[in-house]
Amino acid sequence: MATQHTPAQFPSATVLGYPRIGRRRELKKAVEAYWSGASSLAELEASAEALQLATAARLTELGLTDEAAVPGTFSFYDQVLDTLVALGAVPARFGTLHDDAGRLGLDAYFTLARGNAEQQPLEMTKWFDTNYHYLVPEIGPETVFSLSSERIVEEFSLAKAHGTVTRPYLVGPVTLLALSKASDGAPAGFAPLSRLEDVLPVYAELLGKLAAAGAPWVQLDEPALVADLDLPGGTSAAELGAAVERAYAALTAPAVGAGRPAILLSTPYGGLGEQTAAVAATGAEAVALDLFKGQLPADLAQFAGKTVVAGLVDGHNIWRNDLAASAATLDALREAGARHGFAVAVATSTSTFHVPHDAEEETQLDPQLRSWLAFADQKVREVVTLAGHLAAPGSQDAALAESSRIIATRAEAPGVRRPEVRERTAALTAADFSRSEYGVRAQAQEAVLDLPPLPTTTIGSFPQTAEVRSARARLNKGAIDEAEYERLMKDEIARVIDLQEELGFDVLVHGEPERNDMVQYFAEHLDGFDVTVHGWVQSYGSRCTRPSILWGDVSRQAGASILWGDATSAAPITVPWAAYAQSLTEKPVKGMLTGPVTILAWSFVRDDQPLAETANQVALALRDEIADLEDAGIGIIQVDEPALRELLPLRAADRPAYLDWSVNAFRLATAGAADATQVHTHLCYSEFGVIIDAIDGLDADVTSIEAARSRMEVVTDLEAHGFGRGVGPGVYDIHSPRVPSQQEIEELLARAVEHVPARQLWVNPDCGLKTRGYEETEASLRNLVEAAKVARAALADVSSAV
Ligand code: MET
Ligand SMILES: [Zn+2]
Repeated sequence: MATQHTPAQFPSATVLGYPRIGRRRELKKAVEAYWSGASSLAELEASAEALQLATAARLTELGLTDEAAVPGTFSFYDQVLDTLVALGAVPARFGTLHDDAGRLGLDAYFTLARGNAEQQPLEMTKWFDTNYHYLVPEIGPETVFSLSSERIVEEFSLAKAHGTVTRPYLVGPVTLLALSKASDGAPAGFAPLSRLEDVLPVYAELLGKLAAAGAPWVQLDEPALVADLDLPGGTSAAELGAAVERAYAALTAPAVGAGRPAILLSTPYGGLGEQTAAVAATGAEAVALDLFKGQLPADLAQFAGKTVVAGLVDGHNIWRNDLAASAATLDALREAGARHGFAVAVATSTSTFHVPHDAEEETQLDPQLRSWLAFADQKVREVVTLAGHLAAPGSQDAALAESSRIIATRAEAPGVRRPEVRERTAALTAADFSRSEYGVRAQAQEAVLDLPPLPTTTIGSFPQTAEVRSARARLNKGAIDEAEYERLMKDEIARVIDLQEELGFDVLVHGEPERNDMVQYFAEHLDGFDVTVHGWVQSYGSRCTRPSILWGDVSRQAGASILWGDATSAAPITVPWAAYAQSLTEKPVKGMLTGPVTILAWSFVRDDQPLAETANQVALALRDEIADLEDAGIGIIQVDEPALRELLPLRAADRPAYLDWSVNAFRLATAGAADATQVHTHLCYSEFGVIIDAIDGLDADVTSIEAARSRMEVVTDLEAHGFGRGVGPGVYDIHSPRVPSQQEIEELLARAVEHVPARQLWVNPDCGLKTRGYEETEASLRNLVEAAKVARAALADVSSAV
């Protein structure tokens, strides 16, 4: 008998990850109870264990029965944080978080995620092209790597003791470092990836422990390989490829079984492109390819000796898989595998934690719509069916045919393709996307608006008080009627208007109390959308969102379901609230809409037509709303596009086309506005340089952006670019309860004035105030208005001295 240990076969069907927040958000509740002191660490651990075991049982029940088919993707907060804590890579600024035994416990873990009295938490950034945010490791020459948590080994052993052999998950070493930023103390130009050789021994040690605990497989996730990233230290794509080679040469050196588990190298979120060869050349026993977004590599011979895990079922959106098409790809792969000597297995393209648990729970949805959906549990069944086909062609033909039949019903179903919507988009001409020249508009606006220099405003939402949220909950439960709800919201609007008058703002807002969420609110008032009841997905940490489903042609609803709706014609959505607010004040009230790109980015969007087409439909609905706002006497309208950057494709080659349609959709929404109507937009992220041309292309009269946290860095980008229209770089970081002092805001404004002509500048916070409390908000806004007055006086002195 051969003494060499051959790796266990890769499971025939798997998912790359599964939602970890729980079907009823059990983890959110458990973690938040612990944070608030309402429960003990032991109680939190017990809830987490119960959740892990329930997940393993559920996945097994759904058909992931092979050894290592159930992914070990539980996390208390974030998978990047899990990996970084295992490696012990605590930034020096936190001091000592390790205990005497050199371990990082859960409290240390949460400190990194949430900060403490002295230290800001690790920064949060979007995970690839998703709406999930991970915590950014800070790596420098000083970072010490040492195995500091064996939680993933313990999680493996827990599941094993209860009968499930899972496949533990780690963010791979190349991706971990590629997504890191240089620590505060690192020299200029430092590349975190230069520490690769120092993290590998810790990964190797951890893999050794997993093997010793009996894990046949481990999953190392390397999505950095599918993106053209702008890496710190100027690391090139070629260097990334070389890093993969070095990393996996080291990690696969020990014998499988004795020194390490077999390795699944997963590459979700897109095609590998030029990194395909580097991945194929590694000694990883299995490679997961995203075949939903990416193409089947032309040269399959390079995978000889491995298992190719075909990521055919989309982990990132909610539509039922075209099983017949996937089966055809599997047939081609099976044939190639026989020729070239590789095995084939089936998986989702990405982890399924981007989608909710179970479409079958959405019993309020139209059954036909529900039949088109596949949430995480349905996706598990899909991969199992496809694996059945792979093993025995023909055995799943009934299921394949059923999937084709159901998908075909989408094209014909009422509401999916509506002639009146399609005629409008088909008739669009270039003129529909352009307003008059900015100079002409600026003059017309000046004539009606009469604003001081450095006008003050906010981004839209005011704190959502417990009373406001409870009013909405009571309306939904039927405990109060719409008239009562309307009265409560109007009270809140009146309070917000009074407060802004008292503080001395120049352009007021109504405060958005009626909006549960800036996208869902519109989804609830547009045809073509539905909302879910249990469809929560993790956004970051314990925060979840419930994306709406955009399945059909979009237009404003006839007879809006709540308030002021007239039952026959397409009803305005925001006009009554804005008009009411305007009736209370002489100052201009800014109307507030969410832009087409953001509505798409934060919803699950139909996949049966190009995004550009869908975006234009949403844009036309917003255009109608803007016309109604103008008719109601609203002279300033803000169209928020905070997600413009988020949908930017991972591959540079795909970016121009995206920027073209996304910018055009915004222009289509806003170009119907009269010259004298001032159009604002709001974006909230600070890496502004990346898409500044696109922001310029939006052609908004005023753009507000996040700038406080980066201490106004963005004004140099604006200056370099020669940005010529109004701009409000934020002077108040609303992500923390901290109250910025008047002096600090004065300093930020002084810095802004040095780089951007004062006549273009606006004074505003970084973003909406929805998540803040009233007390800190009032104090901060007071300082903001007073600082603007001082800055204004300074400008007047300069001009009178000239
Ligand atoms: C995430 S951007 C938020 C913009 C919105 N108008 C608000 O103030 O809340
Ligand atoms: Zn914002």
